[in-house]
Amino acid sequence: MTQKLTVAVLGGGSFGTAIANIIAENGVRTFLWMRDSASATETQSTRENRRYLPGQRLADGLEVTSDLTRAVSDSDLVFVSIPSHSFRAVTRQIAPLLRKEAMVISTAKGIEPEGFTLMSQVLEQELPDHAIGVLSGPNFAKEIVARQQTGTVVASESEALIQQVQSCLRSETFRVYANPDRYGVELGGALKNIYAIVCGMAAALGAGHNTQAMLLTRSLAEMGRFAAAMGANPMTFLGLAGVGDLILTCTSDLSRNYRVGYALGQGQPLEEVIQGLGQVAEGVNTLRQVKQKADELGVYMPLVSGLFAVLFEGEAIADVARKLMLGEQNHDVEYMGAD
Ligand SMILES: NC(=O)c1ccc[n+]([C@@H]2O[C@H](COP(=O)([O-])OP(=O)(O)OC[C@H]3O[C@@H](n4cnc5c(N)ncnc54)[C@H](O)[C@@H]3O)[C@@H](O)[C@H]2O)c1
Ligand SMILES: O=P(O)(O)OC[C@H](O)CO
Repeated sequence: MTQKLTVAVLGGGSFGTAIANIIAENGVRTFLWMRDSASATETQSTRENRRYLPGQRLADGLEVTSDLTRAVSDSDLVFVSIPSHSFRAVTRQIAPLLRKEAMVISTAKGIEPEGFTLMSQVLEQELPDHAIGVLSGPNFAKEIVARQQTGTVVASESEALIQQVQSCLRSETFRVYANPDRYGVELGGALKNIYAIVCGMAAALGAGHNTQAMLLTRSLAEMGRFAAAMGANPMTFLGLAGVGDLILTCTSDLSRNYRVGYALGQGQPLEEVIQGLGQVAEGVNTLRQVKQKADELGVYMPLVSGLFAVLFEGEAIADVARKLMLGEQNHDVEYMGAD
């Protein structure tokens, strides 16, 4: 544990609050920044994030603030836990406030439409003089704060960043593995959200264990194919930030993306489902970006195409499922790279 570090976590949703809490529990000086001052004041005084993590008492040392300058200007490490739709805007706000040596880590699992940009690439563009990294893995915020034993991955080209992140986050219940493949770790975290929607939808339609196992495995094959076409290392997807996170989100209704799929499978319209969720489900936008990129690159992604047809082209789930099963026979092979 590092006593001398100062850390800021930006974004007072479920994940930002969960990781800020671990770091503060480790005795590190920690700020949690929320843009809404009433929520920040309430969370600071009640020691509870009532909207996102109700019932969880936050570490005494955690300072919750809506003052962005106070949160980041003294910080050695800054975690950006803002959904992808607003990630760049917040990154721009902090650029002039950061210490020269500050290192910045994304925890967001989404893709910006312009240029198929992952969030650490946004950091790279907006903060070119800072070391940057990614934190990703099978990590439900709710289970982290409930002290369920959890593993995650920090990925960066900077060894110093990896060590600082490990040292401020590691605890008896939170293990932080290092991986040098930032792009692969980040891509895995974004892609799995699409398949969580598919699996939630299948569950709503009564899918059994055979179907679930097939979907999970074929999802991983698609992810690997896409990774290879994007120049990433598909082997990274065999780790926590790939198959680990895929299993987690495709099998649990703690996942917002899975819940979106489940509600769609029950026949609710997409807009209604998203409005009712009240939290971010990155998979819907990621689906749009990945479908477009797969079409551009000519990557065979039947689950992505099928989900896109259901969500945005008005196809019935049963028709898509039938087509997926009958597929083209020349695709009925199973080895990485060939299928
Ligand atoms: N919840 C999890 O278990 C979990 C785990 C790992 C990663 N993630 C990823 O972390 C990111 C954040 O997820 P979350 O679960 O905390 O989301 P959330 O929906 O719980 O909260 C999002 C937070 O971001 C804030 N926000 C949105 N736009 C903002 C803006 N323009 N300026 C300032 N704040 C803004 C909201 O006010 C809210 O506090 C997502 O990309 C998600 O995929 C979530
Ligand atoms: O609730 P979801 O679907 O955004 O998933 C949360 C995390 O990404 C799980 O690792």
